[in-house]
Amino acid sequence: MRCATTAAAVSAPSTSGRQQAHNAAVAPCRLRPRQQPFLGEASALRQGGRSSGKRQQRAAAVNVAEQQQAPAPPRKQQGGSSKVVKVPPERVRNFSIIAHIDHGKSTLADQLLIKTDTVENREMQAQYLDGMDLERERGITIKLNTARMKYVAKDGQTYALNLIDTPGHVDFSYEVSRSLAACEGCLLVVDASQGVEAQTLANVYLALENDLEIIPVLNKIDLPGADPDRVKREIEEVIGLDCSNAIMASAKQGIGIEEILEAVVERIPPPKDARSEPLRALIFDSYYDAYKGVIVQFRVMDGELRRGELVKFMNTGCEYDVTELGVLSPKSVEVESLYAGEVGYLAASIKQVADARVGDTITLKRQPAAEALPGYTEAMPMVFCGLFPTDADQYPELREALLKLQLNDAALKFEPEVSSAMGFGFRCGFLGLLHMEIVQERLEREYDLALIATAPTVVFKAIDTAGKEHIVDCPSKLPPANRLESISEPYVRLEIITPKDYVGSIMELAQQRRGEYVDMQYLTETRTTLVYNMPLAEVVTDFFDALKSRSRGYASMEYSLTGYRENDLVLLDVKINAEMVEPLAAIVHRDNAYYVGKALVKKLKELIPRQQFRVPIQAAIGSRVVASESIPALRKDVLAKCYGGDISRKKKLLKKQAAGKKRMKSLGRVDVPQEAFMAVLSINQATTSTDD
Ligand SMILES: Nc1nc2c(ncn2[C@@H]2O[C@H](COP(=O)(O)OP(=O)(O)OP(=O)(O)O)[C@@H](O)[C@H]2O)c(=O)[nH]1
Repeated sequence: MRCATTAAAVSAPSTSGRQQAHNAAVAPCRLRPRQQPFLGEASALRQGGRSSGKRQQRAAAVNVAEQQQAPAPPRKQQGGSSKVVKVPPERVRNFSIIAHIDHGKSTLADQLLIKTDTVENREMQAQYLDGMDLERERGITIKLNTARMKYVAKDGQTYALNLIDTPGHVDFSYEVSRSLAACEGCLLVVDASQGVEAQTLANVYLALENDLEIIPVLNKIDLPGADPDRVKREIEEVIGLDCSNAIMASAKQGIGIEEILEAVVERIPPPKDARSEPLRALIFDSYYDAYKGVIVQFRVMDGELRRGELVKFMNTGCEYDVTELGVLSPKSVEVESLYAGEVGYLAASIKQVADARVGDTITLKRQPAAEALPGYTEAMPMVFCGLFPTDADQYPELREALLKLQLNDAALKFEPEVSSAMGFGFRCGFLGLLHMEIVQERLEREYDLALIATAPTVVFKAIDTAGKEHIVDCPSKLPPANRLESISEPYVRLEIITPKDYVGSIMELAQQRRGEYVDMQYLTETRTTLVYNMPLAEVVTDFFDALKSRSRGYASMEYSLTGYRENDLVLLDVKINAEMVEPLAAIVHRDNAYYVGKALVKKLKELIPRQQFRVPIQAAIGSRVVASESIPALRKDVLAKCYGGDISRKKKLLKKQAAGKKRMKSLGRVDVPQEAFMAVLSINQATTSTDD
């Protein structure tokens, strides 16, 4: 039997739903146990999590009448000591830490902060820079984080080191590429027990594109399984990077930290001294602060910026007085000026979130630069889904929240969407399923919204009989069957790195997922790279999960879009109680439509609560029903077993029932729970394991 394949995976914000969506994330992401909730809770209070957000809003100093106030991301802590040291450009070093996920970037960043006395010991906690609650709970870095450190090197000179810690997961690679553009060098951290993985390669390519000096660091040498010599050879053979002066380190035990700092000073070039040129500063990140408006993080490329200056954002043309200028060390510390080569932030009572976009160039009004900097290539969303507020009145709040979140997440795209079943919402584009899940969770936590996410889908291209091309980022945008000529789907080049023992099993999986074999090469004696061309829709569902289970967690993968290809794809509609449920529709390959339909209706039968009447569920291609099930009518009520019982117990039962219904969306006469939107994901898993 072929495995079920579908263009649409589905998500819902329930706990199990999130977990499944996470499991289906498209690249390596091993979850670690939850960290101590210390900073999470503290920062929720400080920055206004769900409950304190409103309080902050009332206290907001900036008048943003037309906009909803929202808490700033937790990592931007206020205050801080006056540790910022002014040094000439030749003693500034800007560098990033890049690595495959979990190879120890954030732990190494912690050690650098400790060694340079940037963070006091009593304040220190694991993964210090991952200040966002979500990052701490999941143990992964989601956002780039910056920290300026003062370091007195062995040559007796004081240096200003600007560190940018980056995420490792492929869904957040846009953060990495922006970070690298602000640096002259990077530390390439490789786990000495695991070696080169898929994101190690991807990040090295990004660093090379940006012409960065790369310092290889072999981390986790304390582990019994560490084999630094083998990993060095691997880096040299696979990446072609000279490892004769690679640094042996254990971020956990603080080994090799001084050597790393010395290497940063010695090997990474200083920024070019362009202080005398007109100001050009590139915005690489920004966020919304309830008190100060938009806070912009930038790297000064040319010239000098002083507090109180009138600046102009070259792309939007907006002008603002700089009210606050500072650096993150990693707490915000105000400074009088920043010059070429330095990284910092500014506040200017910017009320409109659209005024200061990532990639824009800041210049001075009195002495403007002739040309803006090239900025960044736009992030291209891979996965789309509809986000709808459960309470229709929250639509304007959702719009404001998305605008503000977009400020802090430049890869997020959205446009309004109206659905007959779900009402008013937004069609949002993400870099992958993990990204989608994080955005949904941030919207719910940071902006106090309750949302429903519809089935995620990739972007198809359809040609109608008149020859017109339609971009289909939602199955409902497909032209009617009688006017449809063809459908094309996006393909990716998928590279898998795996120990050679699992090659057979992984090849089988790739074939089940419509993958076309391209190449296989031995990286070393024991490890292999496999290359496939595969439909993106197959990769973004649960492929990574299946890959991990077949390789016992040892394989890693990376993919890049290669183009579109016409395939025999069909629209699979779902009818519940004779009503078409648009958000459950999916575009699937014809060969798999029967299996997907059958498994989907079976799953929906399990998930949709029984009603007072019989509910038929059908999956159909056009008018042809490919699978059907029915939910028998409800016979018992929740109070039945409580006959003669205490009134408070009955109330409790009714309350429980009401709570269960709260997050359901009414579709016709049947309530469809959010879990139902996850159904297609679990179908892939179920059918794959049947195949196994
Ligand atoms: N034994 C050992 N464990 C380490 C070392 N460095 C990091 N770790 C552990 O490896 C895990 C991942 O570390 P992180 O620093 O969060 O890894 P990361 O690369 O920042 O992860 P992402 O930001 O999610 O990409 C944590 O459990 C660390 O405690 C080390 O030198 N030795």
